[in-house]
Amino acid sequence: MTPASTAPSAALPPSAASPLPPGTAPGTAPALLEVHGLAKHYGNTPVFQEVYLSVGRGEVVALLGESGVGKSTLLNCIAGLDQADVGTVRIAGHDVGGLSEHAASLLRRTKLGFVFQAFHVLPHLSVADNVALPLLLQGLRERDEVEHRVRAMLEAVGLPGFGARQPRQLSGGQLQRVAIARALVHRPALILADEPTGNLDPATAARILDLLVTQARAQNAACLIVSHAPAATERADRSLWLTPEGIENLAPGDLLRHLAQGHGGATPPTPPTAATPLSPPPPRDTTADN
Ligand SMILES: Nc1ncnc2c1ncn2[C@@H]1O[C@H](COP(=O)(O)OP(=O)(O)OP(=O)(O)O)[C@@H](O)[C@H]1O
Repeated sequence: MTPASTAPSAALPPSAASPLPPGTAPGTAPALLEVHGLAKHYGNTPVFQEVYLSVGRGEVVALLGESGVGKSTLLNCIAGLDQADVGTVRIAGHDVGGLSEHAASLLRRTKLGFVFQAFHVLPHLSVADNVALPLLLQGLRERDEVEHRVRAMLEAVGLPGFGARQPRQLSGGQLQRVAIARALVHRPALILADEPTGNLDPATAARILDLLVTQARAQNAACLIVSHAPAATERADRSLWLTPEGIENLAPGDLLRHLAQGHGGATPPTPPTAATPLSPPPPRDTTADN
């Protein structure tokens, strides 16, 4: 990303002698995702600055932070869907900001998988056709091969035999399984997940996070998950906390402290009292794991 003339000066890179900046993957091999000195304003309003972040192949990193601090904006900047003011994003060695529109789109189609809170499963396509989309966009035309990979992916996410179903026939957890299958079917190098469990009940959310993390590791993909769910930090290799000033490494005790202060957009669980009786459990879809 090229520094804009009106933007603040680029953040100085950490000196070679200094310890690794917070957010950096351990190890000496180049990380799959490298974010270097990223800063973003909307108009005159700064969102974040001095973001250094890296994620290695096969590594799962959880990204947390207060509501409105810029987590989704950061994911969009990483994916090249939004433009940072200064700093660079490298994915598998490619400088995302230096790519043409066409090359950036190709990089997204081949190297990236996205999972969103609202699923974004296309309602007029069958489950199988939704999952096949990334393969078709990559130009895979061999029908048997597409069907084989879609079937294998649906089995991997716990939805064998669901290919002919329509999205309206699925529960929220099942829709997110379809979205995960679609995000992974083309074996992306980097998976970006933005609040993937935000619309799910806690038990389903935990199962979906398990699935996403397990599948990402099975494919040796780098995985960056924005999530307020403590379950995400429990499953991640590292957790990071985004602030307007940059990124901090987050230890488990730090998360509890942030939540206790009311930060992070998540509500710590409240024990039931006489005034807040337990509600009955939601009806469960017994036809398939949700
Ligand atoms: N296109 C835009 N134009 C102007 N301001 C924007 C735009 N998109 C986001 N913002 C602002 O940028 C800030 C960061 O938004 P963002 O959605 O990235 O935060 P977030 O940390 O993901 O929030 P949440 O956890 O609530 O989803 C917010 O103050 C938001 O209002």
